[in-house]
Amino acid sequence: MVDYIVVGLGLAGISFCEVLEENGKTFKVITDGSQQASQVAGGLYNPVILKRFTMAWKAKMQLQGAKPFYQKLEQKLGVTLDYELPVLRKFASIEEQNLWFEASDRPDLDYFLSTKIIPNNNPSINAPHGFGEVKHTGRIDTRALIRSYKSYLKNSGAFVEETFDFDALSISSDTVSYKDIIAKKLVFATGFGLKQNPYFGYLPLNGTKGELLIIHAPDYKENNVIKSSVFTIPMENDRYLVGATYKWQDKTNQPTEESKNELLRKLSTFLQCDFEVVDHVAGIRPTVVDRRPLVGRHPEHQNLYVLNGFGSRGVMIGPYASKQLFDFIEKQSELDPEMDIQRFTKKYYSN
Ligand SMILES: Cc1cc2nc3c(=O)[nH]c(=O)nc-3n(C[C@H](O)[C@H](O)[C@H](O)COP(=O)(O)OP(=O)(O)OC[C@H]3O[C@@H](n4cnc5c(N)ncnc54)[C@H](O)[C@@H]3O)c2cc1C
Repeated sequence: MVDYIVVGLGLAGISFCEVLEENGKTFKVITDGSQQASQVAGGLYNPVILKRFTMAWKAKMQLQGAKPFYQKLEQKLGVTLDYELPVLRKFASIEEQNLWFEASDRPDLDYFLSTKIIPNNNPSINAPHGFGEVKHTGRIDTRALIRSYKSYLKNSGAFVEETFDFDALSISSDTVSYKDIIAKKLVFATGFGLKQNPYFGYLPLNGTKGELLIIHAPDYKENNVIKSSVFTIPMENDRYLVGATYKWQDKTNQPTEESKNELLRKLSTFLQCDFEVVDHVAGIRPTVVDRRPLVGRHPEHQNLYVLNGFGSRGVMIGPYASKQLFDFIEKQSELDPEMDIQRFTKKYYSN
């Protein structure tokens, strides 16, 4: 008998496992490779929406919790995960510079937006109007995180690699059993895989496909994240992530020629040096109709829970939403109503 079964090992599953461990709870994780959002993510943590120069939802508070969360994981797993990198937002015009200055005066944004215009001194970039700098930002190496976390769980005997078989689940009033595992509670953290879930499939998860390129560009020599029509994010060995696309129809994890061309076209508007594409990846972001996470207890089954809907900000939302869910289950705290799935209970009964 364990306290929890956690289904899914992306950013949601990992952050929930961490809260469980911190609180001395036992658990088993069941996961497959059917969804890959966390695996392919750019991993950026940036609280500012750079299209409109506004703060993302509760982002400052989430970031304050996320930083120590990933630092602790680095120590526990013995890997580097957090690469602190400023984001330089390329200005398209003088008007945009002015909008930036206005924004940098607003509460909260003033902590993140530098009031200096950074002139471009990289000959590989075309940016005549310079950049605005976002501070306290960076990148989590999500691929390294998943790889290390998997082997950590394997070593502790808590890892089961398989597609969750709903026919093998039975639910009673105070336990759930799945094959030979008996647990007090079960949390589904399956990203876009939630669509196939007979218990939580009623939730309005849309899914937005994203694709990224990895390029090798030895002459680029850029240590900051550059945000123009696409991001370039520095990695090791002169490689950079370039992304991402947003597509609402295609729900597969297959990279497409169309998105590759779109990314290359956008990249060519500011990158002026030679480069080679060395990889191309795709995944489905678990996006929700009202752009808020999906967290909470099943309307009828008291021991089934969901942790999902992190959209395009899983790195920052994961630690926050996981702690909220744990405190809700174990300490009877109220869930943040904006992410509580109770807002869709009517939908469950009308289905
Ligand atoms: C191209 C791209 C770029 C992104 N860039 C960023 C970024 O820079 N910063 C940021 O914060 N976020 C970014 N995101 C968003 C981020 O990736 C997501 O918010 C986050 O990864 C969602 O995590 P998750 O654990 O909910 O889902 P997932 O990562 O999809 O994980 C779900 C897990 O559940 C497993 N699973 C699903 N169904 C089953 C089943 N039936 N049985 C067993 N296992 C199952 C899956 O295989 C997977 O392991 C990006 C996403 C994409 C696609």
